[in-house]
Amino acid sequence: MFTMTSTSIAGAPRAVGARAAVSRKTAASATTTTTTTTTHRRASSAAPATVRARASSFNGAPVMSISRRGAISAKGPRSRAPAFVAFAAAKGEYDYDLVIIGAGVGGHGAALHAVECGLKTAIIEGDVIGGTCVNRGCVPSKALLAASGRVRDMKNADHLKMLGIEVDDVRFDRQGIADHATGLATNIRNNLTNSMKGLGVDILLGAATLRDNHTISYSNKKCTAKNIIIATGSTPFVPPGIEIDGKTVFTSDDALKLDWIPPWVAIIGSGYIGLEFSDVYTALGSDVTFIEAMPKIMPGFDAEIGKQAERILIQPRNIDYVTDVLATKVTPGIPGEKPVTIELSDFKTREVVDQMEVDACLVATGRAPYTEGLNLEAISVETQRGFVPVNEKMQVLDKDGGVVEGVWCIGDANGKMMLAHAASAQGIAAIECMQGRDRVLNHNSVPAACFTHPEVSFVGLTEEQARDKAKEEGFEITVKKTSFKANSKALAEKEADGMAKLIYRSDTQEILGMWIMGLHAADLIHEASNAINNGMKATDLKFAVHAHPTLAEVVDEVFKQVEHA
Ligand SMILES: Cc1cc2nc3c(=O)[nH]c(=O)nc-3n(C[C@H](O)[C@H](O)[C@H](O)COP(=O)(O)OP(=O)(O)OC[C@H]3O[C@@H](n4cnc5c(N)ncnc54)[C@H](O)[C@@H]3O)c2cc1C
Ligand SMILES: NC(=O)c1ccc[n+]([C@@H]2O[C@H](COP(=O)([O-])OP(=O)(O)OC[C@H]3O[C@@H](n4cnc5c(N)ncnc54)[C@H](O)[C@@H]3O)[C@@H](O)[C@H]2O)c1
Repeated sequence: MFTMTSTSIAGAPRAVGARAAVSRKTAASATTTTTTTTTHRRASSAAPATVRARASSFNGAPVMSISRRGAISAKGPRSRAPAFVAFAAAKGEYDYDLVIIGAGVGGHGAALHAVECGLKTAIIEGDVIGGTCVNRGCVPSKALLAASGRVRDMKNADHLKMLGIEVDDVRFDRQGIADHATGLATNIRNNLTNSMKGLGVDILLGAATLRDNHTISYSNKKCTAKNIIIATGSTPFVPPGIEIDGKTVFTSDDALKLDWIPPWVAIIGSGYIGLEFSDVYTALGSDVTFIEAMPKIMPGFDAEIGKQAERILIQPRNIDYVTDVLATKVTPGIPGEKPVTIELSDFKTREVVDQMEVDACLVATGRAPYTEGLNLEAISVETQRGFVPVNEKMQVLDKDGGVVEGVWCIGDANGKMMLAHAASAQGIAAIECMQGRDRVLNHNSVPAACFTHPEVSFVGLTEEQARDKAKEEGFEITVKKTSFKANSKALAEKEADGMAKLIYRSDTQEILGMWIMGLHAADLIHEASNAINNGMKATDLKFAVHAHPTLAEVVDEVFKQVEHA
């Protein structure tokens, strides 16, 4: 550990806990710090797990019923392939009806649905099956959150005392937690692989390159397909000036390995990755400083939910933050010997305003689409900020905006919504459209969640976005809210912090958005997302019945407040 030589980023004194005995130098003059927010110091599927696919292989093997967890059972002869589809592969025109490039969750979801529809399908993977979500994303991060969440709970003596529990000497094994994350990733990767093999999806290994809109080469081999889905995902975006060494300055790829628990971690970016890792790190004893370019932390959240999140997830923890600043230069250190240095610049003027020294720095500044080596020029496609342009059916568009016949793009590579379940849902929608059933995905119905303790979830618009839309289009909105405070289940757990809000059009009762922050919020959002997907109105939810005592009664309480049309 290093010795503290200075105070806060914005020049305000920073209380230094034993764990934060790390030097933190204010390099730039105090006058240049006025644009930064004063630091706050502590007051003290995996992818969708059970999607089922029913299908048979082309050689008439029995129908398999496969969950994403990989349990496979024979179900008798298949009858689901729509009779009207004349399969190109069966007619010998192409090797496959469908070839998917990239075996992440998007590619996997598409493959399962393609087989269900009777398409002869291959998937080409250039690295490891499972892609980001399984190997470097959702799955290992949720394992870390689960284990570190338990540590936080068991160390919270006040909370445990309220439940009549006393626990002495809570210890954890860092490597044990890290192993849990890698073990889970391996397990789910195997399940994914087995589920595709079991259904008769050909798994081809190698980096794929497009030759034309029906031909792909990989590993010195070639295959043809009537349709091609690009599902090549994304990689961490690292802003210029930031040097990654994978040990002291790292992205989520390395952070997930939990090689060490730095006493003081600066996290650049307070989006999903930043927030979830702040939850893990603070539970395991680190101090965290957020560096955020936008005027407020958690800038993507509904403002009211953001305030709650700050009260519940930031203020009581060893977390402080600076906003309106960019990390413009980050130089790695040596653990225990040399600090990581971070140069901060004003977001608007780009003037250097400060410098800080920490033990480690997690760069969580978004993700960049991965299309390297695809040879998109062969199909006259120009990426837009790196993303593959698509229409609402996920058909790839060429540089003139025309549809490239037979080529589709789903998931992070098209940038519509960088979430695992969105990638998978886009894959399913693309396959439906391929077969003439125009089932386009309503992205407004796709829920999202941040798996902090407690969780934050939402679907649709923030209240601010809804108000802007209402103003623009000339309608009124209604917002109904409730808290977790009176919920029996939450009170039984002594975890009644949080709120839920529903936003809908006052005239048509169209549901515009729902936000939940509180215990198991990620599981509670689906009622609203399914309602949006099914075109239900807010009044349709009013009379739904929810079991007692459940957390679902929190959403019940909001729905009950909906005014009659
Ligand atoms: C730390 C972290 C946590 C996350 N947590 C969540 C979460 O809780 N919930 C959630 O919904 N989302 C989460 N995400 C986002 C989620 O992981 C992605 O949205 C999702 O993985 C995108 O899936 P995809 O199939 O589009 O791409 P990927 O999963 O990235 O898969 C793309 C695959 O294509 C392969 N590939 C690329 N190019 C080629 C080529 N030329 N030839 C052959 N193969 C190729 C790659 O090797 C890779 O396997 C998280 C992300 C991160 C980084
Ligand atoms: N629970 C989940 O669903 C989950 C979890 C993790 C990741 N993800 C996905 O992964 C993607 C990447 O996550 P993320 O958190 O990296 O991105 P993000 O887009 O959610 O947040 C990035 C944050 O970094 C800030 N930023 C960018 N450059 C900066 C700079 N130079 N200095 C300071 N701040 C800067 C941005 O203002 C933003 O607030 C997301 O799009 C998300 O969809 C989802």
